[in-house]
Amino acid sequence: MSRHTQPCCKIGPSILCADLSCLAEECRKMIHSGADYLHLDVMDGHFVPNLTFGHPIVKCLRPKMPDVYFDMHMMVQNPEKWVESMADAGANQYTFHVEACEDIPALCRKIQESGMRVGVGLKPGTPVETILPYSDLFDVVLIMTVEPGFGGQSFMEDMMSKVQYLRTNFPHLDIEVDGGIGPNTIDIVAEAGANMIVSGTAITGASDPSQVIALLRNSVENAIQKSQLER
Ligand SMILES: O=C(CO)[C@@H](O)[C@H](O)COP(=O)(O)O
Ligand SMILES: [Fe+2]
Repeated sequence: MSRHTQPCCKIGPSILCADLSCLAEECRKMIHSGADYLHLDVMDGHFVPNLTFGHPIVKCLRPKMPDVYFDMHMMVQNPEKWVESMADAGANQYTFHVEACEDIPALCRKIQESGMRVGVGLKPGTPVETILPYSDLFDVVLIMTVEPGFGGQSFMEDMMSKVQYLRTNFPHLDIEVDGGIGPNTIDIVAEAGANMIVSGTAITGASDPSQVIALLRNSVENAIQKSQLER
């Protein structure tokens, strides 16, 4: 994935609610079901009231799937602390939350210098204007459509104004959405202009994940095609 090219549809399952005792198997299942990348949720028990895993797990996972794109969703305080470890573990994208960061441009540069794509995440209460001064420094904006911390929550439709604003003003930006996205909500995020779709329970809890991934992709690709025709 290159910086600010025409965005295409990418579906990234979150494995947060999968069976983490067989993580590699669950990840492989997602890729074999048609996923474009894996969204790995890192939680530290401080930035969010939940705990998951860190770079040692990512490092173990990497050799088992050398070509898979790992999108690290860093729901942690002091996100600058883990950049080198995550790069060393084999992460491809490092998405930090601006609410947890004191120096956004410095952290963006640090991530880029370590060879990862730069993602900036916004909690539902954080206005999109917060990141506008740094638009040259990031590759992806992650719009949270739930309060970060847990899978299986309800989608917040009022976050779509942020997605619409970004798509209008940054037509070539990768816009990622995360939280409560599945067959019932995908058309709304696709219409708004998101192109990187994180979906957790809707995919990992489905009897046929490939069917759900195909449905999500279909909705986003149709919306992209429609918007191109309208230009
Ligand atoms: O970052 C988070 C939650 O904080 C997400 O990645 C969720 O894990 C997505 O799960 P669903 O809302 O799709 O079930
Ligand atoms: Fe996430």
